[in-house]
Amino acid sequence: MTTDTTAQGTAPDATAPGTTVLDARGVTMRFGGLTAVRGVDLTVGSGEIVGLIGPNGAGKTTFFNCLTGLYVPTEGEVRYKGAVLPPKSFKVTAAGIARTFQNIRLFANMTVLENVLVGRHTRTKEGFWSAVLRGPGFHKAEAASRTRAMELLDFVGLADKADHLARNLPYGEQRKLEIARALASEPGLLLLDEPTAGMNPQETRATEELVFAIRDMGIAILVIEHDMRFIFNLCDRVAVLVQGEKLIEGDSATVQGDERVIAAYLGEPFEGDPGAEEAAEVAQAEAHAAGTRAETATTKDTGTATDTATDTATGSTGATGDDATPGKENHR
Ligand SMILES: Nc1ncnc2c1ncn2[C@@H]1O[C@H](COP(=O)(O)OP(=O)(O)OP(=O)(O)O)[C@@H](O)[C@H]1O
Repeated sequence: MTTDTTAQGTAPDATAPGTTVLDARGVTMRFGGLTAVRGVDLTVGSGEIVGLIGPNGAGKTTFFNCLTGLYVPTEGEVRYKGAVLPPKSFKVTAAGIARTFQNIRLFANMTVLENVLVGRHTRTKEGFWSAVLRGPGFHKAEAASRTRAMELLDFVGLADKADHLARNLPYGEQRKLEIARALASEPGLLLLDEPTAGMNPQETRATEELVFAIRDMGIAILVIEHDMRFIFNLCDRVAVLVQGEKLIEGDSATVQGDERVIAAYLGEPFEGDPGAEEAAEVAQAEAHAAGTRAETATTKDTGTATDTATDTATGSTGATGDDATPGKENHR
C-alpha cells in the first residue's frame, strides 16, 4: 500500500483546517413504531477522524444512511459545509460525501479499474452526446479519469491488479477497492462502514495506515467499526450510540474510561444501562456453553481431538450465526 501522501497531494474537495465539514443536528429516524436513531447531534471537522461505535442494532448504519441521502431523517437536519444535504444519494455524492458499505457493494464482473471509473462519474462533466459521439472532449475526459483512477489504485495498493475482475480479489482487497472507488468521487468527507470487518490483524493495521493517509489528503472521515483497538488508535473523537441515542462523545481516553461504555462493551452491566440487556444475554450464553463443556468432560473419561476442535470452532462464548461472523467478535 502506498501511504506517501505527498505523492497524492491534496484532495480537490479538501477543506481549510478548523472548518466544520459535517453538522448533523437532532437526527431522528423512525421505521413505523421503531425509533432507530433519536435526536443525534454529530459534527466532523476538517482534518478529523471521528469514530461511531455501539452495540449491534444501536442505529449506526441507519445514522450513516441519513447522512448519505439513502434515508431522509424523520426529524433533524444534516449540513455538509454549511449547506443542507439534498435528499438523494447521488446528489449527496456530488456534493462531496462518499461512503463504503458494511456489505461490500462492488461490480463483481467488472475489472478493478472499471469499478473505480464508475466512482468517477459524478466528477466527469462530459454529457450523453459527448459519450455517444466520442469527440475529442470525451476522449480527453476519459483519459484524465483513467489517470486519476490508476493514481487511486496505486494509493490503496491495487495498481498491479487493475485488470483483474473485482470478484477475484481477496476479501481485504475488495474492501480497499471500495475505498478507492469512494475516493474517485473526490469527496471532502468519507464515511466508512466497518472497513476492517473480516480482515486479519495485518490487514487491519494496513487499513489504519490507509485511513490516516486519506485524512492527510485533507479528507474528513467518519468511521463505524466494532474493532475497538482500531477505533481508539485511529480516531480524534469517538461517539457512542446505544439504542439509537448518543451515550457519550469525546476523545479516546474519555470514552474508554466511561463506566457506561465499559459496561456496554467490556465489563459487567449496571442497572439501567441501555446495553445491559444485551450483555446479560451474552453472559447467559457463556454460562450455558461453560455448563455444557463441564458436562461433556464429566461424561467422557478421555477427551478426543474432535471434542477440542468442536469447542474451538464454536467458540467459548457460544456465539452462533451472525455473532460468529468475522468482525463481529468485539460486539460486547
Ligand atoms: N429499513 C429498516 N426498516 C426497519 N427497521 C430498520 C431498518 N433499518 C434498520 N432498522 C432497525 O433499526 C435498528 C438499528 O439498526 P442499524 O442497522 O442502524 O444498527 P447498527 O448499529 O448499524 O447495527 P450493526 O452494528 O449490527 O450493523 C435495528 O433495530 C434495525 O432492525
